[in-house]
Amino acid sequence: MSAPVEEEYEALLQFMYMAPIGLVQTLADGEITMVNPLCAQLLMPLSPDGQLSNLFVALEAVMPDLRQRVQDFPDGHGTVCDALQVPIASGHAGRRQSQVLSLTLLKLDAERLMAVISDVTQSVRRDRELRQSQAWINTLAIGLTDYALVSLDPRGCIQDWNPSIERITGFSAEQVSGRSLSMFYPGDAISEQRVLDRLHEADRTGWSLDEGWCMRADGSRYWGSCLIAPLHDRDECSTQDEHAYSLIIRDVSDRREAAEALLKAVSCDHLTGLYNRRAFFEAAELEMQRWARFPRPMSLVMIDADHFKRINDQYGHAAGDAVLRHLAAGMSATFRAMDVLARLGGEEFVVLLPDTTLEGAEAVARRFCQLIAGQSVEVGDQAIRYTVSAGIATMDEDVANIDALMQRADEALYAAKAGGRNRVERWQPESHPAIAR
Ligand SMILES: Nc1nc2c(ncn2[C@@H]2O[C@H](COP(=O)(O)OP(=O)(O)OP(=O)(O)O)[C@@H](O)[C@H]2O)c(=O)[nH]1
Repeated sequence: MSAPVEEEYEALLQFMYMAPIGLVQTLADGEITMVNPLCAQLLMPLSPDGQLSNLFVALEAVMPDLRQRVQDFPDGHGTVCDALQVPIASGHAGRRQSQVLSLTLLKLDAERLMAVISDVTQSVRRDRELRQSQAWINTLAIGLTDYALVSLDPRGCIQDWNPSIERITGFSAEQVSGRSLSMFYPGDAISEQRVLDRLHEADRTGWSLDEGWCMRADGSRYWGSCLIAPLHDRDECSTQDEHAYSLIIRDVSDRREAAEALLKAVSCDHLTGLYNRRAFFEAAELEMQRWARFPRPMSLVMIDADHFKRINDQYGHAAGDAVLRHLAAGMSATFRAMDVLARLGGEEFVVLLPDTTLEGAEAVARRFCQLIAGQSVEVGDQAIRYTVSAGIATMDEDVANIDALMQRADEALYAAKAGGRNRVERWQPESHPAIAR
């Protein structure tokens, strides 16, 4: 060998010696001609005779067919086996935990073999643990019967779900695919904008939890707890399209029922079934908080029956009560499920309309006035006709709280009464400079 070649050979030997993976070179019959220390360390405990002279003998207990594989290998050179995982039985050679070696065997030529051996126990264990966790999660997801697990795309549309979706919501997999999560709510109870607000809230705080009436495919209602959580941090995602959320819907009607009876007793107006004053202020406070987080148009309508004293005087108090019930039923039929309807007392009613402009509120209030004016209330053999007036105000940054908004709507209602009743008036800033600030 010439000097440079000899030097190169020396460098190669040194590399093989120091390499951080196990390397062993053998003859075709497995006789070891070179083995680096790491490989010796891995093979020695396997060797039946405590010697390390033949690779096939050393691996006999764990890979009895290795010699045959080499003999059967048809080509002059090539890969006999590639990253083959070789489990070493637990307890073998005093080991307490099972170990896994990775073996790559190369046929260099007719005479020589080269094996690369490494200990992959940790990565195999991690991989197994990962797969096991995945299997557990899948089992849980399939086995959970009172939760519907749904994944949502960045717009809140349904991408994936667990089989409980049908049991809880009554919707089949085909019916929910690609639809907005608002489909789980009754009618117009949640707007698409509110869906996006909830996703943004989940992004900001890590989750968004809401309880409320949900609707099954057959139209029946249940009290649902809906938790939305982002599947990744925003900055983990490279594109907007990859961002996704998980939604967990749980039917908590049972829990709700007991609380509901109590809540109804304290929050419902006994005559009309609408929210009472106290419940209105609680619900309105929540809407005001939402408005502070996501300022969107929000309006309020104050409604008052016209000349109601005359109805009482003419037809009696019971007839007056029937008129109030009729008025409340008309409100329920006219306004949306997401609006907050209440009787504040006497013949005075209020509606808070989230996601609604002044113009939108005015249109629906006018429709309501016309509905009432066009109907009569049958009490005994009497057909009582009556009208209502309404005042409207909308939320802006100058409105400090719900009382201030109600005061504006009240002033507009006063204007409607002064203007002849059976009409709708908006709050006018110029005519109320003190509140316009
Ligand atoms: N039947 C009945 N009457 C009520 C109830 N609560 C308040 N009232 C009556 O509602 C009437 C309200 O009269 P007013 O406040 O003078 O108003 P109005 O007659 O409607 O006149 P305008 O509002 O100016 O059109 C009073 O006579 C109250 O006694 C109730 O629960 N049932």
